[in-house]
Amino acid sequence: MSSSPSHPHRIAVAGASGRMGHILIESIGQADDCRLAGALDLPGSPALDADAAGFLGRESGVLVTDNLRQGLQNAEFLIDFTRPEGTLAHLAMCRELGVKLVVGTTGFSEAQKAEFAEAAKDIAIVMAPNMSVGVNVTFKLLEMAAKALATGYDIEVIEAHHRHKVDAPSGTALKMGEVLAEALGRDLKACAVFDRHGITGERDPSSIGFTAIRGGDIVGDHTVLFAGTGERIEITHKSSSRAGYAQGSLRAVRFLATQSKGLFDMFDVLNLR
Ligand SMILES: NC(=O)C1=CN([C@@H]2O[C@H](COP(=O)(O)OP(=O)(O)OC[C@H]3O[C@@H](n4cnc5c(N)ncnc54)[C@H](OP(=O)(O)O)[C@@H]3O)[C@@H](O)[C@H]2O)C=CC1
Ligand SMILES: O=C(O)C1=N[C@H](C(=O)O)C[C@H](O)C1
Repeated sequence: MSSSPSHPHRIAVAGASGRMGHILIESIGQADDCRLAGALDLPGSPALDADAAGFLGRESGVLVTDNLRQGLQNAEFLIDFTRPEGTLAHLAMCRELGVKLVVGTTGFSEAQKAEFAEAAKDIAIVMAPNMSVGVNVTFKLLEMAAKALATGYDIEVIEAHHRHKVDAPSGTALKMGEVLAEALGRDLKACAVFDRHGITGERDPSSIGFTAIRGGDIVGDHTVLFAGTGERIEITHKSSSRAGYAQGSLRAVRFLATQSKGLFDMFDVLNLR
């Protein structure tokens, strides 16, 4: 169904008291075509039973719950930025209830990722390690740069995030690695180097290295370095606010409103494929 201010997209948010949960609830409240329809958090969360928009000093009429079925009963969409085990529990309930899903959570294993492809036989899902327009355009720039710099340039992916981030390298850095490896005809699993210490030996020219920095309140910086002889090229994206991730998530909701099932990413949403 197409939305309008009188028939807005009804969206539940998982991880309602998290960093992304808060900016999502704020952004939904500001969007004419969206309405908060549910808010989920973990058992024991201090946010339970409180109004989901209470942290903004206003009322949404939606109480935070740890009961998935109850939290999703009025929702057409769930936006999930939590942890892999939480997202998979939400996925199962969304599949049962026919709720469409936007997944921003990172840190999934390959086996866990396969569960989304299976569920997408029944429901529509957008899953992406980075919802911002800028990062997704950066992926395209990387593809072009990697093809043009295929020989003679060593490739390193460097990312920096806040001290609370639990997974490394970031989902975005890993996706950058996949984009680079595919453009170069390499297998990322075989060429990725995540750790260097001690006597490492000289650099394998076919490797793609990853460095993860954690500190303070850095929202999310990603640089891909192409280091040649006598020159270096750096392609960098920096997020200075989480608002871009939230706006991208709402674009994903609007895209999902036009789909009945299938697994999509932000290239589909942004028409970048
Ligand atoms: N795709 C993208 O564009 C982006 C992705 N992310 C990813 O989103 C995820 C969340 O990031 P962020 O908001 O910073 O994290 P936070 O830790 O701030 O928030 C996570 C939220 O999820 C809840 N939660 C934790 N574990 C579970 C679980 N097992 N089941 C259900 N809920 C759970 C937390 O509850 P409690 O507080 O009670 O523990 C909290 O409300 C990360 O994987 C991050 O990498 C982040 C930004 C952008
Ligand atoms: O945890 C974060 O904060 C972020 N996580 C995502 C990732 O792992 O790539 C996206 C963004 O970098 C912020």
